[in-house]
Amino acid sequence: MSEPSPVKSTEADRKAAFAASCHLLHELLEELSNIGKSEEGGMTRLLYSSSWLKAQQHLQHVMQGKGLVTSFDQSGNLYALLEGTDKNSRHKPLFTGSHIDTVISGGKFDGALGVAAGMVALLYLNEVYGPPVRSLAAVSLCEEEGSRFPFAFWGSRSVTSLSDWDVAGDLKDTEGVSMLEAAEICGFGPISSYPVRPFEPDGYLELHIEQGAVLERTGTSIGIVTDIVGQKRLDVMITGEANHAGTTPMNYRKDALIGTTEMIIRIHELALSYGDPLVATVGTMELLPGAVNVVPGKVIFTLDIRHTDKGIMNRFIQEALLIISESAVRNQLHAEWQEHLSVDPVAMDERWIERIQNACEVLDFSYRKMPSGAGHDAQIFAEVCKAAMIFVPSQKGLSHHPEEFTSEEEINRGFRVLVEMLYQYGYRGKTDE
Ligand SMILES: NC(=O)NC(NC(N)=O)C(=O)[O-]
Ligand SMILES: [Zn+2]
Ligand SMILES: [Zn+2]
Repeated sequence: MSEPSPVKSTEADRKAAFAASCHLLHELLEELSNIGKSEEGGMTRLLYSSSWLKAQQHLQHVMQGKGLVTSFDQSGNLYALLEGTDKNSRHKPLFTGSHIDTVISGGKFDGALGVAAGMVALLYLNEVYGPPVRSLAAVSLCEEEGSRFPFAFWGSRSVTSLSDWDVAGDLKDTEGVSMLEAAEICGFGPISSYPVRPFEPDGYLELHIEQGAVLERTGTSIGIVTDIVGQKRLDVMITGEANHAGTTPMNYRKDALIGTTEMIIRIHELALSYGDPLVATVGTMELLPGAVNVVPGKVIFTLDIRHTDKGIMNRFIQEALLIISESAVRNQLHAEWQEHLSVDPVAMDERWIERIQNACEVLDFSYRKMPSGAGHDAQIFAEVCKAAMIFVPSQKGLSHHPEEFTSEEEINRGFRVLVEMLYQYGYRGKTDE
């Protein structure tokens, strides 16, 4: 396949266009950071909330205004398509993007960076080189975090046909609103006129902040993700007996919190004994009835467990559940649990890893290959197509935090690598065969 002749043919033209694209990228990130600003700092854009919808509509408006063809699917994933001259690739573009939802009081870059960078990259390529040979689609995935409904990766799972409304529609948020109801309020869902999925991914490429401190501490600009950890999330419910805090002597009690505390300490020690990269976190806890003068009768907590090796992760979970059962019996409590997320560890595509590495070398950007301890949409796509990720440094390793920060220079480097990868795929007709 011959290389198309550039629309902007001089190096100086291309440089100027790239600088303008970086400017647009930072502008878009700034605009997104003003959508869903929370009082506690940072931003909150939970799936199918008004701020979430506003962000998706804003992106659609900007991309349409700049000439990209946009569309939504039933789940609320937004696509901006740069159609290739090869007709066969029109329904099977290479996807690039990330997620538009955030955690509560999240930062400016988690998800938003990959979404904005993907869209601006397509605009840049179109301006400089004209239409590609193979189609490219920037995607703003509706949900990754699982912060409103107990169903992380809904956006990527629905695009890849790994899930659907029958599985996810009835799940409820903490207010009792179902995912289907919430989607319909925003104009999505199976009764909307949007397609289930307009495209199938030929591959998936995601630019994301590292969310850890390795790149910063090692003075490295680009992280090339090799593997993404597997993850399990459980809700654990411990039941004892609520009773009067003044009239129930200590040894008459069935205090659900005391047994829970013992479990958590023992699970923490077990995690330490496994060593890196095993991590186990109790991130939320609810005490019921929750009053100063009542012995806690019930405790509900979440457990998040991750490892790059599925076998080790599963062994740890079995041991953790044994601890929960034993501690419950010893403390005269009843224990129940429910798993609400289970994703396997996955490897990123080796050929893409190699190409990203080559691009870093040519561009003279420092890089390192590294696993991701955070979950990403790329791990869902990896189940159906080739997937790869490019990381940029996170200042102080902070993420899921209002002070999440990456400098413009570091973002521009990541964006440069992303653009190069999309160019190689779309314009040079490089194939994996
Ligand atoms: N990149 C992320 O912050 N991902 C988070 N969300 C999911 N769904 O994994 C996480 O690691 O908990
Ligand atoms: Zn996140
Ligand atoms: Zn993210």
